[in-house]
Amino acid sequence: MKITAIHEKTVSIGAPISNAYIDFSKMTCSVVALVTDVIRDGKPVVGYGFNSNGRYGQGALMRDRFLARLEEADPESLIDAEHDNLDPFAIWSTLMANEKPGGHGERSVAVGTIDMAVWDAVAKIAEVPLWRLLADRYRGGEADESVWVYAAGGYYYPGKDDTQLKDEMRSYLDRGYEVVKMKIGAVPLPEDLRRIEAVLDVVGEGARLAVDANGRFDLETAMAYGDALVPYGLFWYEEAGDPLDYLLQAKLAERYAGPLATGENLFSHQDARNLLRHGGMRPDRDWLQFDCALSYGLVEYLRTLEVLEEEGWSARRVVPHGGHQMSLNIAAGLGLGGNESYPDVFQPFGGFADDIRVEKGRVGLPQIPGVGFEAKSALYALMKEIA
Ligand SMILES: O=C([O-])CC(=O)C(=O)O
Ligand SMILES: [Mg+2]
Repeated sequence: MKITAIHEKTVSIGAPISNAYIDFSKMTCSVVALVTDVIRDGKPVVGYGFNSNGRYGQGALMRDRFLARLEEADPESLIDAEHDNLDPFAIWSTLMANEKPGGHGERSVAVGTIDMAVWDAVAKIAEVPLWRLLADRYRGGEADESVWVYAAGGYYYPGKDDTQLKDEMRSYLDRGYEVVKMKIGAVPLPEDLRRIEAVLDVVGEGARLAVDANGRFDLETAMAYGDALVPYGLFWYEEAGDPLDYLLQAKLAERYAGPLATGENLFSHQDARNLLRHGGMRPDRDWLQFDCALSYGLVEYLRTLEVLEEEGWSARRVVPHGGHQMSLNIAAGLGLGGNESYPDVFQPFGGFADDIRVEKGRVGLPQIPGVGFEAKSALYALMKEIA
């Protein structure tokens, strides 16, 4: 059993939308196809992966370092003899050979993308959905039959007014979501409060609305927003300040009584541990949003989940960023709290399998082997071309 080829391509996921920190007009993402010599249904098994929005395509890092290391490795060293399959942990160690600790930067995105393709291939070789494989290997066979999801959107874009924002949010409710998320922080506080109140008009109550500042605020602004937001009783207040400013997060948590969320820009189990040690996050109400596709993949995610347990956190407090099917599988297989969803943006990478409907804010999972990409036709068409 061996990997016979790995193809990668950078594709555009550009859109004329902005959060408080960046616009997505030139956003790209890497897609990887990992071809094996294992035959299932008369064809070689191919595993697919891509990176989450927010970081750009990783082709250069993959070509320069990571894919070369895999190609040079002895194929025998990448096999999991116990399961007669590829070994994601051995592959991860090969990818990360001669990489120093710390400074996780963009390499965690390159590795996370390849790791997704590896797990997709592993589940296809085992002929089970990835969520089932994870539940069997790590949770005594117990899998969640459905996963809570929320609809993320509410971006800023030129010409968008409150009517369009409200229409967008109403359409998420019409599609079965119960909680929606909108961006804040790109306009002055009074304007954001007006936008928030417009959305509350549609969703009915603060408990159905999360807001995301994308790390824009200094401490003073984070506090001013917090004071203004607290009466709404929002679902969560996300990434108020810089993702690595744990003191800001801790001071905000002392003052803001409602739920806070952060973690999408922490890319390793060490960074996650620092957040839990120093960021004042409260395990009884706050939310963690680490995204495997940005943070060295599922191999590293398993370490992050161990850190959580050591620090007294339940995996149910984790709702990953990224709105992709990989995290959906992890959520169902490993018992996370839910998953993000982008019903309209970042297509075809956002959203779920074609025949999966959101009902009362929850989605089921595809029953096909692997992550389920083949059940999302627009995405699979693009992936197949790369393979
Ligand atoms: O960068 C973005 O706009 C995406 C993001 O924060 C999220 O989905 O939470
Ligand atoms: Mg966010």
